[in-house]
Amino acid sequence: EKLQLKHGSHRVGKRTDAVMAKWRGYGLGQFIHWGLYAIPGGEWNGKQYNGAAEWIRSWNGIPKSTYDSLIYKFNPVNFNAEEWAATAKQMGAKYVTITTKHHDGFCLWPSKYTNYTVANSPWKKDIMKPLIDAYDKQGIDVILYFSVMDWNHPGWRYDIKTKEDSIAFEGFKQFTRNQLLELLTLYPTAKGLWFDGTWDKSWVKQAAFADELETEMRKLRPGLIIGSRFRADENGKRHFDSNGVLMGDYEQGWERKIPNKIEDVHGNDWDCVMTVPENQWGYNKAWKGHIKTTNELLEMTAKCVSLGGNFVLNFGPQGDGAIRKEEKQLAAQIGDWMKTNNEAIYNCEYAGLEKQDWGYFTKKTGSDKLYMIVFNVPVSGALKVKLPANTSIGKSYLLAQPAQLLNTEEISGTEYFIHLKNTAAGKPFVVVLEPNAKKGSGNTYD
Ligand SMILES: C[C@@H]1N[C@@H](c2cn(-c3ccccc3)nn2)[C@H](O)[C@@H]1O
Repeated sequence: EKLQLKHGSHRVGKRTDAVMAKWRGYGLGQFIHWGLYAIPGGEWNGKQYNGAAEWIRSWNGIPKSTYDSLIYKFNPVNFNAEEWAATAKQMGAKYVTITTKHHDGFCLWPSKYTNYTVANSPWKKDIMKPLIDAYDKQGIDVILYFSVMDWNHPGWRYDIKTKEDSIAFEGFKQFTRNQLLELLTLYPTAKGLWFDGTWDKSWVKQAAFADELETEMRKLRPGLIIGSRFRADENGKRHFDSNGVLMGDYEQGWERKIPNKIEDVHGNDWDCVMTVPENQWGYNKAWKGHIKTTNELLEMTAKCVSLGGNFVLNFGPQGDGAIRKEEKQLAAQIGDWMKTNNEAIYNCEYAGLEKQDWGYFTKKTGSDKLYMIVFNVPVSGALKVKLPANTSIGKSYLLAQPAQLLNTEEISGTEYFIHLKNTAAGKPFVVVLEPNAKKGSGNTYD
């Protein structure tokens, strides 16, 4: 039976308001990881750092104070907010999640609660404001990434063991609250918060404080979208409270991984954040290992939308503020595909149909229109579809050639083949399936 929780989830099931409905329909997003770590770019004194580039400060090879002095090198002469926003627009991203402060504590906005910000760098100017304005102008909604863990702040603790720890951490908690309220006040058009760095015991022990802070933020910014990684319940449970109910408005756990079946998402909203290399979020000069191809990234996008989530692709701009050419190429190629096929991605949801080998189903929200995003064309050229008993295929056609109806064939009461005319597409394509209610089935789709 249900445990009585004071600081567990305050809502069961998806949010039903318009702001969250818009978020649910984004389909594709861009993540931006940018900060001091982009300056070394995974390399120090000519030696490669084997971990994630944005974690280079934790590398034994570099004294922490030496890394921290990178603030005096932050002068991104090629930073161009409009260019970043235009790249996201070209890709077809509907939202962007931007690092305001990563684990190293360097703030991309002139926070008045610490000196470790752009204001005290050669650059001097706010980075967040021009970025948010540029994305707003492109009609791309902004979500703010915020790392609670802050290696630069003297009050940060991994755990609270002594009286001294607890006094220091009280100061840190106020600092965190001040910065979050500051961000929401300075950037009122930001739609939500994507939290990171909340796994240490010190923060997990702050169930009441974090719960009250979440409530305060929602009051300050009605409609604010807050991820599941912000807080733990009074039993230390994170993302899902002690009753297994999601905390926050969407599940944030899908980091560099994608759910395999609808049961994995427990009826919640969620987004998947993904790196282009195996595990590099900040700029890394040497993109080692497997670099995902455009087709892989399109398939990840289709898979996420087919399971009711959004796919957020990470960009790690260089220390000078320019976006690397490989990422620009990916944005252009993804955008090219989205130009023709975005109807199957935007404002679409889980179709509730059995997954088939050829690819992924999505369904237009508020309609019965189905999309089949095909990655694996069967040698037979026949796409198998299994529909609910009271449904048949009204008509079917390639999204790119709506006038050319495809031949459909009933195999049994619920299974059909859709016969492709051309089986040598060479790149993913979309087949539209407009269902029909079967005679006497009682449902009306008109
Ligand atoms: C969104 C991503 N989350 C950050 C991260 C991931 N991790 C991490 C820490 C321990 C185990 C697995 C992953 N720590 N920080 C990465 O640096 C990036 O910001």
